[in-house]
Amino acid sequence: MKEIAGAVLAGGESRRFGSPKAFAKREGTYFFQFSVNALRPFVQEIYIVSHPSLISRFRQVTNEKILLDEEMYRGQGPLAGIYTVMRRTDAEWIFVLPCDMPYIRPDTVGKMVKCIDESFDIIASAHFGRIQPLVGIYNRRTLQEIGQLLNERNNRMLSLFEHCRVRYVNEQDFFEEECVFQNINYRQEYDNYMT
Ligand SMILES: Nc1nc2c(ncn2[C@@H]2O[C@H](COP(=O)(O)OP(=O)(O)OP(=O)(O)O)[C@@H](O)[C@H]2O)c(=O)[nH]1
Ligand SMILES: [Mg+2]
Repeated sequence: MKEIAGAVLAGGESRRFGSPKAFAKREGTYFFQFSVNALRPFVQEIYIVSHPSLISRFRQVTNEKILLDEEMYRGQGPLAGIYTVMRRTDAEWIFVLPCDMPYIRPDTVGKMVKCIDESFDIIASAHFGRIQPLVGIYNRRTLQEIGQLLNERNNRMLSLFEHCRVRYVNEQDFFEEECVFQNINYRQEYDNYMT
């Protein structure tokens, strides 16, 4: 198996949530930590990619490597985070997770990793009919295309998918409970799922 790096995307503004989602908690554990823990057994290195206002907060609570989105693309969303990690690592594959999926678990990451196929550029979850670009494994050969989209100010993950060979994995590849892919955008969702 080629080398895999883990990327936890935490550079969003949490506007809908109202406070930084990475630091919301489920059963006493920060949301971002669930993503870190899920990646840990399967990757050789982990990067949290965030923005300047959260750096000191991360440093207080974790020893993981923390990156800032490359300045030129700051504010351009998840693609900017993936780009930043790809520029930093020379791992062949980057396993991307968001920082707001508090039911994600190592088992899910392990099953996704088993689906890595060199004849594809991206392996992405499409469980339950929902494409989840942020639960995906990106080959570093997508770097150039990502850079081009960001230069064009096209920040859509799905634009990248249109230009790449994507292997979508779903419940036929492996079963997963639906809640595993639940991300939290609104305080109301937090209240529904967490309490
Ligand atoms: N590194 C990086 N991560 C991002 C960026 N924008 C969003 N993300 C992350 O991508 C994931 C999904 O994004 P959203 O669900 O939209 O989260 P968000 O942007 O913080 O929240 P909203 O402001 O409500 O859209 C979250 O883990 C975000 O932290 C970005 O510009 N850079
Ligand atoms: Mg957003």
